[in-house]
Amino acid sequence: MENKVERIKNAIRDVPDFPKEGILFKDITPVLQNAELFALSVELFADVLKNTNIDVVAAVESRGFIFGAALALKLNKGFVPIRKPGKLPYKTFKETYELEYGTDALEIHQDAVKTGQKVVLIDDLLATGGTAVAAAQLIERCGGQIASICFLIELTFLEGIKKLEGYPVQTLIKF
Ligand SMILES: O=P(O)(O)OC[C@H]1O[C@H](OP(=O)(O)OP(=O)(O)O)[C@H](O)[C@@H]1O
Ligand SMILES: Nc1ncnc2[nH]cnc12
Repeated sequence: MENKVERIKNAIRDVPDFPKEGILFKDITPVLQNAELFALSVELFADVLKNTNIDVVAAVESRGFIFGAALALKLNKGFVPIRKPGKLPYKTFKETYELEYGTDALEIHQDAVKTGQKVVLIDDLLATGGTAVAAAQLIERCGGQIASICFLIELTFLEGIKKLEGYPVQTLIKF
């Protein structure tokens, strides 16, 4: 497990001043373009969730979809997309939130999660935590229970984990 984490961590590329001056962007594309590392990262998610009872996997557009959809297939679960506004065609719930580099909003289909379903929420990265809180609230508004919130990367200095107090959170790679 340690070795897997280190191998993926070493492949994540730092891009200074993207998308704004002062932001050190953690670029996961080198992980994705390497078949072995991409598979390892999905395995890491599956490893930390092996004792968690899950009905469905949810993930946040757009980088979260990459890992969330792959994990859903691996676990043989359905997939729920949480999207940026105006993208989902049916009736939605909406939550607005703040980002490390701006504000945004997310939507979920009102019937995406059934009452009482246990949902694992996946995203690539935890920064300030605003995205994850909004996504978790959307799942709860549908009647779902958060079984776990999992991130490939946590930017610990931003302390986003504090916003997620009360939720079971697992982060695989810390910077
Ligand atoms: O913890 P937070 O401060 O809320 O930030 C984390 C979010 O920011 C990034 O997404 P972004 O909104 O940049 O969208 P993208 O996945 O479409 O690139 C990342 O993929 C997380 O979803
Ligand atoms: N520093 C960062 N790198 C990559 N994605 C991010 N999302 C929010 N902050 C980020």
